[in-house]
Amino acid sequence: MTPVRKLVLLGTGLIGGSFALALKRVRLVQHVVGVGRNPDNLARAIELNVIDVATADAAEAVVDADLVLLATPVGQMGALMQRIAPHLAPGCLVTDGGSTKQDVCALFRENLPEHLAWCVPGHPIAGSDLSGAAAAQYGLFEGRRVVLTPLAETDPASTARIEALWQQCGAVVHTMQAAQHDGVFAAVSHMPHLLAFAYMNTVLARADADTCLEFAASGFRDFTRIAGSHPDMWRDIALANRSALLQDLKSCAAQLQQVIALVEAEDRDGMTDYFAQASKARVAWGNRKR
Ligand SMILES: NC(=O)c1ccc[n+]([C@@H]2O[C@H](COP(=O)([O-])OP(=O)(O)OC[C@H]3O[C@@H](n4cnc5c(N)ncnc54)[C@H](O)[C@@H]3O)[C@@H](O)[C@H]2O)c1
Ligand SMILES: O=C(O)C(=O)C[C@]1(C(=O)O)C=C[C@@H](O)C=C1
Repeated sequence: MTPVRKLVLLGTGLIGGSFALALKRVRLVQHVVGVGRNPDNLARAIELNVIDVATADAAEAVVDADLVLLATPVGQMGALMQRIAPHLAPGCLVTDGGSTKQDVCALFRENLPEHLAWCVPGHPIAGSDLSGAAAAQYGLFEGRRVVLTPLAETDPASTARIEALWQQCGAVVHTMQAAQHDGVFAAVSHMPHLLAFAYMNTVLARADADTCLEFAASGFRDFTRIAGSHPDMWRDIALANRSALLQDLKSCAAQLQQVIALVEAEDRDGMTDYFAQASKARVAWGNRKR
């Protein structure tokens, strides 16, 4: 497979950095330029060999690039696309790792209308609550899924090239419509993050919050790990996937009302049935994933 000559990361954090490391490991990239706004983060990225060169200037960085990965919070991507548009060589592939896809597809159309044949929107379904270049890991995408949502204008050869690169990072690639993607990930990624933030704030609102946190153990840890995720990233996701997310949050509020009613009524059988349905489905999911 032909290596990438010059990869530019627009956003040098967990996702961009892990993509660069994975391609470096299989010797499929010759030169990695990291673009960012935080000099300490970029210096750390060079130190950790995540990138070879750092700059704050996205436009200068993409000159002569053959692959650009947008890996900032999704709310930053439009301005970055606009900035790089005049400087992209024809044929330079532009992809992204954003967690929402309808908004990013619209941004590609709006900002890179002459370049769409080489634009491949994507989303690696792997990550963590950590952020920044220091959080980048070699094996992050190993055995994980990546969803691509190519545009009608995307050249199938561009999609095939991005798919092959993700496969070389160890990922299993799926293709989906952007609207379906956003619906699915509202339910299984975006909603649980917002619930974790809400739950955490519920505990913090108690007068004895410090004591609660002092005694919190593994149940709390498992439920709240993702509440430590980056607030800017999740604000942008909530705004971008607002309508699907609101639908799911409202269904969840209805479920909570149902739990409240069962507890208020001391409905033993109702509770057992309600909890058993969830427990059975969660155990089956865990077994399938093992
Ligand atoms: N964290 C996850 O679990 C995860 C998983 C899959 C996809 N994603 C998506 O990947 C993208 C990146 O997330 P991450 O976890 O790598 O975040 P991160 O915070 O680790 O990295 C993002 C980097 O972008 C930089 N940045 C922000 N605005 C910028 C701008 N205008 N110009 C240049 N650099 C800028 C930040 O300083 C930071 O270093 C997001 O769109 C997110 O939705 C995240
Ligand atoms: O492991 C985590 O901390 C994650 O939140 C990863 C996770 C997810 O919800 O599964 C978060 C956002 C992404 O867009 C993809 C993956």
